[in-house]
Amino acid sequence: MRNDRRHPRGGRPQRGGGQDRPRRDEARNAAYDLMRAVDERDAYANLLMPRMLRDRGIAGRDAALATELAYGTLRGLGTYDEIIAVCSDREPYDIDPPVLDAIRLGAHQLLRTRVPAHAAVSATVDLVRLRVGVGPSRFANAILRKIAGRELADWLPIVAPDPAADLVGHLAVSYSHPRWIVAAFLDALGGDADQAAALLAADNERPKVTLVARPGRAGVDELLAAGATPARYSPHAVHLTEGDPGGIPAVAETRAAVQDEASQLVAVALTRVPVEGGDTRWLDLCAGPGGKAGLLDAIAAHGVEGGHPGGAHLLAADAQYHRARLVRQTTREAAVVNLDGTVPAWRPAAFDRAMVDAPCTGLGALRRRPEARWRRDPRSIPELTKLQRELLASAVEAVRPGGVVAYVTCSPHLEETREVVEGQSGVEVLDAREFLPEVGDLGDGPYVQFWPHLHGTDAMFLALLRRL
Ligand SMILES: C[S@@+](CC[C@H](N)C(=O)[O-])C[C@H]1O[C@@H](n2cnc3c(N)ncnc32)[C@H](O)[C@@H]1O
Repeated sequence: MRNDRRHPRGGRPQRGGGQDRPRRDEARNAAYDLMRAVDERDAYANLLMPRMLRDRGIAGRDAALATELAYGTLRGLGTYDEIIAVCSDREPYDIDPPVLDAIRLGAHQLLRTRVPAHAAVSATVDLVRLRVGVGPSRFANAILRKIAGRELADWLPIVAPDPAADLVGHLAVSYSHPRWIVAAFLDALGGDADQAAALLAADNERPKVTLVARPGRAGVDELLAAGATPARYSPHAVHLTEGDPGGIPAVAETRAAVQDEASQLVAVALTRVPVEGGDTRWLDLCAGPGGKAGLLDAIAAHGVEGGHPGGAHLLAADAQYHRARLVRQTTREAAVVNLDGTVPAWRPAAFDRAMVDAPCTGLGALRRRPEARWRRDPRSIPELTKLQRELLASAVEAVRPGGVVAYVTCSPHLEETREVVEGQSGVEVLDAREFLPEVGDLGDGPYVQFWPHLHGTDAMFLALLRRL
């Protein structure tokens, strides 16, 4: 790794080297290497970590510890950096990044785990000595000892702004999120600080693994028999509390899949809206990698008990070739095309129902990727909202009068949600809550906004529009 090249160990014997090292250090080294890969190579933590653990033969409790340390540190580093700044004569951005990452890892152990303070400090100092050098290890030692002097609850009033003076700053530091994301969440929650705090706290938890049983292909009962537990809302959902989803035959055979419950419900809601006349031609305009298309395709083909009778056919489109290919793997009956949905290849009014699951900031799924919140950029919003408007307009034109469009984002940001929908002409906005009667706490309507802290789902937005 670049870190090793920048700080060559020059053949110096490693203290306690190789096999004598306590097993826990394997976990810390893996967590540290993951953080460096995220920083240096823009690695995705949730993709790299399983591979790294497998390659190094780290399993069981060590694997769980490595994952918890790395993911927890990546999530919490906004808070930890504020504390490090108070304990250091340098600002975090002036600290050599490999040293800073190790100190963050130590801070996480001290402030949010049950690792005894002396072990957290000495293991981190050893890590810095071995991986960076003796001088930096002394620097890390001095900072970590100061951090260890207080509990997190005692640090927060010192480092977080007074909420009365700066609510956004207070929440941003206390719950380790960028300020602009906190501001966007507060706006979407009508300024409710308690709700925002609960949402930010939920973002810091790992989400449950949720599976979808694709109707006509797998049943919830089959998944329950394979060890899953019932989910809360979706008639097609179960939770998997342990084990590899790929080990379940229905998942391996793409009859079932990993899919958040809100992702299932927005697709289900689209299929529940009554339409007069023909109802056989469905469109998914932004289908890749195919989560919602997989469910829509199954409902279109087989129907669901008490819901849509089936007998419809899905056309699934995506602008990216490789994502369109993934849609082909998740669907059975659908036609899949690789095209730009803003330049449609069909005549107007060709469809009865359309799904627009638009590209967005993904602020509703931050809990899924520990580093995601630090990578998102508010400067992407104008370009995204322009594309969202174009895709929604294209979908509205694609359905016939009386047909229905679902506009969906995995973001609660008002510019990506309400403001896009409210700019669309030629439609009646339906009260989307009516089509999800099994779900509570959906707000004042007419839109549906799911929340991690209320529903245990991603913060997915749904608008249902009938073409006039
Ligand atoms: C939020 S993702 C869709 C997720 C998908 N519906 C699912 O449930 O798995 C947005 C998708 O829109 C696609 N996309 C972006 N611009 C597009 C365009 N102009 N036309 C069609 N698809 C587009 C992206 O490639 C991406 O796959």
